[in-house]
Amino acid sequence: MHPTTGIAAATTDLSKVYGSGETRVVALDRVSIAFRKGEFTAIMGPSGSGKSTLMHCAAGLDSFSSGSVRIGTTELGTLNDRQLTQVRRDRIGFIFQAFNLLPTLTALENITLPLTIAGRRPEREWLDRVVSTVGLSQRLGHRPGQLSGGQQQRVAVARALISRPAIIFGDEPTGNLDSRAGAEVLGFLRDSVRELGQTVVMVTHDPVAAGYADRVVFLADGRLVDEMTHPTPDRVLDRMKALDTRSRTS
Ligand SMILES: Nc1ncnc2c1ncn2[C@@H]1O[C@H](COP(=O)(O)OP(=O)(O)OP(=O)(O)O)[C@@H](O)[C@H]1O
Repeated sequence: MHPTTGIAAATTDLSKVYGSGETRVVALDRVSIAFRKGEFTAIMGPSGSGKSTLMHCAAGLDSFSSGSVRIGTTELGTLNDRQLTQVRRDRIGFIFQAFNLLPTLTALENITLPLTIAGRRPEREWLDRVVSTVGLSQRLGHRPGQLSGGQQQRVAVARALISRPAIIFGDEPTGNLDSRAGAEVLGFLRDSVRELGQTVVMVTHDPVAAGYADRVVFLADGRLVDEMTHPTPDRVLDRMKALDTRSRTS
């Protein structure tokens, strides 16, 4: 088997340094991680451990200092800006804490926007499946202002799924939601992995959110320090407490 088969995205010895001299910060220190196709991964770690930086570099939203990042077999470091924009548009889905929907467009128009921008038409069957997976069939004509926070984030999840990206990255996707709406969005993300075969990577502070993932990876001081499969909120919380103690005493 080819070694890259089954891997949606990966970093190898990825480092990111901000500033220089006295203000130099090593945000990522030789992080090597692979995200397998059809797997839901949560990235956790204390504040400042490099979670957002890892996600932004892995998603081609930010440059890195050394090492490599690939989406499928495409090395992001070899691409020019135009090619990178195309990879982000066609092969990566994004879900942010702020829902980032366009207020003047309906839910349906927001969902299909990535295709509209790329000059593609939605495949009817896939659109129906995505819309019903995220439970929005009755809300397609509503504008974001007429939807609850949870419904808006479900629109954002559907928008991320619509172009069947190789991978979806979420940065605290439930950070702005109450626990019930958050649970709903996380349930839909998990369904998109289980039922639609999507690959999802999510940064979160919340052990309950991480409990929806298949795997949790833990960062501390810019390094990958641990990983857990079949996480439960309690086990994640225990591991986080240990990391917090470690980072306070180091
Ligand atoms: N633009 C920047 N310039 C300088 N330093 C930065 C910049 N962005 C992040 N950093 C530093 O890089 C390190 C990692 O930051 P990052 O935002 O990735 O952490 P995080 O784990 O996502 O934190 P949080 O949980 O608080 O959001 C931190 O020490 C941070 O201060």
